[in-house]
Amino acid sequence: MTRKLVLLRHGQSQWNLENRFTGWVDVDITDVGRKEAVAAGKLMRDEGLQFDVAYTSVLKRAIRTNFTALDEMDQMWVPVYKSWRLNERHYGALQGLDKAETAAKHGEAQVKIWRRSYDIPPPDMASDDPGHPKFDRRYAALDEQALPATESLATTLERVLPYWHDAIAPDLKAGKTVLVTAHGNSLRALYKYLNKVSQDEILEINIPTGIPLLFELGDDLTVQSFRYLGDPEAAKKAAEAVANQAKSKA
Ligand SMILES: O=C(O)[C@@H](CO)OP(=O)(O)O
Repeated sequence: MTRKLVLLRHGQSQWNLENRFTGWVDVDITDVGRKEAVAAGKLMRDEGLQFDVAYTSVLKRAIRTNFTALDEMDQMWVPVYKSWRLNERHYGALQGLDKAETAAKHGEAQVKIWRRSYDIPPPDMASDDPGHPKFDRRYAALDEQALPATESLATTLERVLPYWHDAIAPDLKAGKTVLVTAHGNSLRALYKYLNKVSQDEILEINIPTGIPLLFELGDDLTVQSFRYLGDPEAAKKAAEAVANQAKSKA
């Protein structure tokens, strides 16, 4: 039996628009982002997808995108589970900074390492920074040690994977069709795991906003196929635009 999984990155957020590092900051989607979420819902509806369950993060850009896409599909009744484990990668001290200005200051090569290397995290957020997750009520039930002050893709994958194994994979194995609406880097982590992408190759993988990525999986959840819904050229161009966000304008 073929199982279906869709990975959907949230629609354009206010800080995507402003080209700022976002991470765990709870920024909403823009009007363009809402339109992208509606368009994602249309693509999934046209594909005939009937979800049994949806998963998202505890950040409103993903929550609203998930809700909007399911609304467009007339599948708002689908159970939705939220977990901090699907949050964006924590961007440490870079959160809030302009990506192009950061590249002008530290060099594009350094910023590419912070953005896309597998295991080199950006500098830590200060522990007394009011934006630190330990001061945020939504994480109050978690052990403070589990709360990151920065994350690499590797440590993001380490916290995404237990949720994959405990919640998402069992649903897929039970034959459910699953939607995961999350973030550029938490989805890159899942993409790396599912497609067994090497640490070097993952550097060049970028996930565009609001374009559903449909995986067909075998019984043991090995990937049989995967593709972006809609125009493949549009998805390719949108992924390239993400890669270019941290080009210095200087
Ligand atoms: O700012 C962020 O949190 C992410 C996703 O928007 O950015 P990047 O693509 O630079 O990793």
